[in-house]
Amino acid sequence: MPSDALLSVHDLRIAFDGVAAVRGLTFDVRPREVLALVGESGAGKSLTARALLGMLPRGATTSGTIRPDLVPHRGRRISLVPQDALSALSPVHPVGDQLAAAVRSVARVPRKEARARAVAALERVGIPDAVRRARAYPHEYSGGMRQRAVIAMATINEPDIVVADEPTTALDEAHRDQVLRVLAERREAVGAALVLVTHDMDVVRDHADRVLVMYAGRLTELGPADEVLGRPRAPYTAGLLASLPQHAPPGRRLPALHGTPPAPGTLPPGCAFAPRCPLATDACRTAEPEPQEVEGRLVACDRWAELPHPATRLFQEEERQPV
Ligand SMILES: Nc1ncnc2c1ncn2[C@@H]1O[C@H](COP(=O)(O)OP(=O)(O)OP(=O)(O)O)[C@@H](O)[C@H]1O
Repeated sequence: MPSDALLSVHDLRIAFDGVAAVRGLTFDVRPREVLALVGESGAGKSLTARALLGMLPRGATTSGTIRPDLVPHRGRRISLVPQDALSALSPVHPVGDQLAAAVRSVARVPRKEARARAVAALERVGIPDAVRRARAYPHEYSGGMRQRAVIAMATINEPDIVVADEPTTALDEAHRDQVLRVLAERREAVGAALVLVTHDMDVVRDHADRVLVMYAGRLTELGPADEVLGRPRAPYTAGLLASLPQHAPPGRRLPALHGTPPAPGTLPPGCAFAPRCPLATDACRTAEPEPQEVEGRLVACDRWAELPHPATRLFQEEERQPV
């Protein structure tokens, strides 16, 4: 593992009933970075994120290594901000009590002191009237407030790594930016790395240092976010970017990545993306490409040098015909 890695994942595989959902993923998490995991639904992002915390669903079998093992230190050195805040909070205890209990689970501090830290943590994530709110139950909070309380919980013990799994999916648009801002601010304040699962490329652009693009349980591209988004080297990354509205040239249809990813257990031979890839050749349909170093990043595509610039052109559709 690189000497500065907080966590190194090597050849991670996750399967259900012998069907592989994550297929040999290798990456590291570096101090204080924001590493975004992106890809369409079913790519294996959540499973990968949850594997870091030892929180995989029942029935999952795994192989590979994640070093060091932070699972025994969950809540202290590594913590989770889930999609749905309600799943992270107990409905039967006031929010302040839950935060205070989190403090006392790792440090021998008097109740009163833990309580004061809980209130301060709520204040820091912008919960108004925090003393009173600390006595309220999760169902008395709005969705945005609940998610901010979970961010307070995930950062109160100053972990090395926060894993956020689509932290704003359950929120309306108005609260999304606010929650992401609070998450970014808290992460910065406690000096944690953030592993951020998202399908939103705008979130990657605004918040990530590095991005790991996943497809069908594998690494497609991994590198600095501005470089990967600015000039993707894997056709799949280009397809994801091409589907963003801002890439629709005037008078042209929104370029699109057609089709859907294969479900685990129904993978085509060769590269799993080949059936949707305009650059695929017979060789691509025969052997699955391994990640290779390309200009300081990892790219699992043998055809990367054939990508046009801008790469989103690959998915451009013909001029819209008048009907
Ligand atoms: N509990 C489970 N039992 C069986 N298969 C599962 C289970 N959880 C996940 N999978 C399989 O693993 C695949 C990847 O799941 P994962 O939740 O990691 O995807 P994802 O990339 O996070 O997608 P999304 O953006 O929809 O959350 C799923 O498509 C599914 O086939």
